[in-house]
Amino acid sequence: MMKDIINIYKDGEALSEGFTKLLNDELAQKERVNISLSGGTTPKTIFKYWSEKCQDSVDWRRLIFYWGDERCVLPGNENSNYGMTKEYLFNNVPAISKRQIHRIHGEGEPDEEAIWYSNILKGFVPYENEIPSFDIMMLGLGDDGHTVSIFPYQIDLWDSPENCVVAKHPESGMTRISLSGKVVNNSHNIAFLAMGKGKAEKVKQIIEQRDQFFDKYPAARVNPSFGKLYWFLDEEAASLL
Ligand SMILES: O=C1O[C@H](COP(=O)(O)O)[C@@H](O)[C@H](O)[C@H]1O
Repeated sequence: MMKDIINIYKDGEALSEGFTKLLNDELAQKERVNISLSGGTTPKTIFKYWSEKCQDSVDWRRLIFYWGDERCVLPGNENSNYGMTKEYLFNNVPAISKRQIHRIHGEGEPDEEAIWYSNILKGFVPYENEIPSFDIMMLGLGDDGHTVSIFPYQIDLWDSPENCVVAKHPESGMTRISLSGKVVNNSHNIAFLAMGKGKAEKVKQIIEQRDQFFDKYPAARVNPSFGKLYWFLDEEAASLL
């Protein structure tokens, strides 16, 4: 049975420090580390921390960056996950070069882009079990139980045979491109990152009653095929555990 590794921190800075340790542990073991980034509020805190505190304590040149999901907007749009990462991380860490960044083109035609990104994964990310396998998969947890860009009302996309799928946000109708569940679950280290009271109920339901919510929340389907599942939580997000 899967055993979650739960880390609880007093605030965003301590959480960022804890996650950086996981990153550095992977860098200590591997020549290159393929990391899939997420969008959302907690990664923003981590990217800011990396820019301000980790210029010299992480070997940035050995990281290759990908995304778990992207919103179908221009890269300069305020909703772009790539745009957020550029603003909070890439613009501030000169050691990261363009060659290390494989972004999802939110400005592209979504169906074509999903196929194109799947081919990017085929070309650059090592395969295990005939599926791309990331060293680190950063995951956000939406207040509605979504993760990557697979939302509860489209939960069947999680089981797509494709590496990448096209999804839609239930309220805004914004088109998204997302990794599918088989790619998420095929990672070596999967890390849910969540901060704030708004996440507390879903954190509790997913950690303590995952099976009951399997049909309801895509986040409850995160279940590593062979890797480890970490939670990086602040005290508020962990307050109901
Ligand atoms: O829509 C998204 O939201 C989730 C969670 O974001 P948060 O702001 O509620 O923490 C994120 O994982 C995903 O990448 C993003 O596109």
